[in-house]
Amino acid sequence: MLTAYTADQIRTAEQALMARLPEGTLMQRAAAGLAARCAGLLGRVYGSRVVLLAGSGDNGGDALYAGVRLARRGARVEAVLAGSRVHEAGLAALKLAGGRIAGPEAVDRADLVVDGLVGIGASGALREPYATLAGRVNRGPGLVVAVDVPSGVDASTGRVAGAAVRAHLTVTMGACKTGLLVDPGAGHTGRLELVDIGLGAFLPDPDVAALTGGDVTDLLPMPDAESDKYRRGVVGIAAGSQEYTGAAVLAVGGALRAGAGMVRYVGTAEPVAQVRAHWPEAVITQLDRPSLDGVGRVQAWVLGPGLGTGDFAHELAGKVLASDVPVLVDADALTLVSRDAALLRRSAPVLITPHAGELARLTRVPRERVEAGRLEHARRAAAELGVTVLLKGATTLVAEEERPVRVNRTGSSWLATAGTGDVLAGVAGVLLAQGLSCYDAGSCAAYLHGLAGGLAADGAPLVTADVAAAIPAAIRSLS
Ligand SMILES: NC(=O)C1=CN([C@@H]2O[C@H](COP(=O)(O)OP(=O)(O)OC[C@H]3O[C@@H](n4cnc5c(N)ncnc54)[C@H](O)[C@@H]3O)[C@@H](O)[C@H]2O)[C@@H](O)CC1
Ligand SMILES: Nc1ncnc2c1ncn2[C@@H]1O[C@H](COP(=O)(O)OP(=O)(O)O)[C@@H](O)[C@H]1O
Ligand SMILES: [K+]
Repeated sequence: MLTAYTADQIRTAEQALMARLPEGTLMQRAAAGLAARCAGLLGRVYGSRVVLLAGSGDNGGDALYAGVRLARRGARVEAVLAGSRVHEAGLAALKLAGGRIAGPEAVDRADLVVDGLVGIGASGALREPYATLAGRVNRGPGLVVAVDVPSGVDASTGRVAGAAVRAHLTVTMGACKTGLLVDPGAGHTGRLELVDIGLGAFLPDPDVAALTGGDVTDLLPMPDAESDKYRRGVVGIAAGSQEYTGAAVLAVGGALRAGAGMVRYVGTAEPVAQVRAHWPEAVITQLDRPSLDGVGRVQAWVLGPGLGTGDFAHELAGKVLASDVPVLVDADALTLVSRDAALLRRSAPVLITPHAGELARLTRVPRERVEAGRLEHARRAAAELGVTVLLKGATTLVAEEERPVRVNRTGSSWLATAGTGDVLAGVAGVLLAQGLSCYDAGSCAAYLHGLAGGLAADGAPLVTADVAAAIPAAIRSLS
């Protein structure tokens, strides 16, 4: 599990650790790790042009001391002093090692820029001259290494309120910061590397966490000699309509590929014909009226992909949500519950799977505010609605009250194509039917779906059916 923390949590832990160590020890550990990562990225240090952007705090100190180490290995190091103050001891050490002070134009000729403008001490949008410098770095020719956090990204939330450095590599000190995992900050972070400065024992429970392949392996139910189709998880899928038949096919496909013991599909004539044609394995009930009579027992429901939002869909949603098993609420069903909040009043678990626009509609907040503050809005919706929220996006979040928000780090931008969310709903629905909690089912499904998306795309466009088809390969790749 990769765990991450807010700036306040990190600062408290650092203070506890610092109290036991001689002054300056942590900064030297940070600088040594940073210099080693910079050298690794450069390949050849000797003769390379390294530009340090030094802000007025300890983030600038880290950059200056890393510059000392690179200068000693033969790099031509220049420091742009951006703040009203500078870490004096760091600057003196850099000068002794042969480093020089330069103007902002040094950025335009750098092989590597070290962003030490601000770290966890930042507040609000970058002020000048930092904001202009960040833009210059992003346009410049050099590789960009962010110290601790890309400047302009809020370390605690991932918010980006104005200009912000876009790093190729972020070298973070002691423990990962929440803002490096959550968008839009995650999109500025590049590759992420952690320098161990001895903080581990002083860290509290994490603010957010990301599953690794090993975690998913441990959580994923696997069949054994005792298994039969009922114990492998029977998932009900209420999806599709005359207009949207494909959503039903994709959701059923996601569920079958993720290892359902049985998929019971319910829908009207048109999607039934399509599901039957694509998936002979599915057990199908054709509905002439919105009723679940005679459908048979399921252990969880997936409700909503392509379902429509008319009276028929509304009544069917009411029947599904009146059941006593976990329900995943997606797509059109999110529209239905945003119109009729009473639908969500049930005691069995609910996992909602909105994208930012759907969450905005559900919580009556403008979409831009959800996009800018994804963590806050996912958490708030989970608390206010009393459900587990899986907020889709480039980095999907799974929020549940009183638990660290799970952040998904697998995926591919090629997943941004119609219908991939329907596959995700099917995958998560099976995991719910197999007995995983909403929190684990949502985060494991997002992990597998992202992995499958990467395998299906392999650097080129995918069609959504490929994502479902790649789910078994994603599961196989875990072991
Ligand atoms: N405290 C410690 O033990 C350690 C700290 N480390 C480094 O120290 C950093 C934190 O250092 P500081 O607490 O000095 O804080 P920072 O260096 O992150 O920033 C503080 C400075 O930035 C200015 N500033 C804040 N917001 C700004 C904005 N929006 N625009 C422009 N200027 C702004 C402030 O006026 C202040 O001078 C960490 O991110 C990490 O890089 C590491 O060396 C590891 C050990
Ligand atoms: N830029 C992106 N990078 C990675 N994954 C993405 C990106 N955009 C969307 N996704 C993923 O693709 C899926 C899209 O789902 P959704 O928005 O419900 O679309 P649809 O309703 O067409 O199925 C989600 O799993 C989401 O996390
Ligand atoms: K920084």
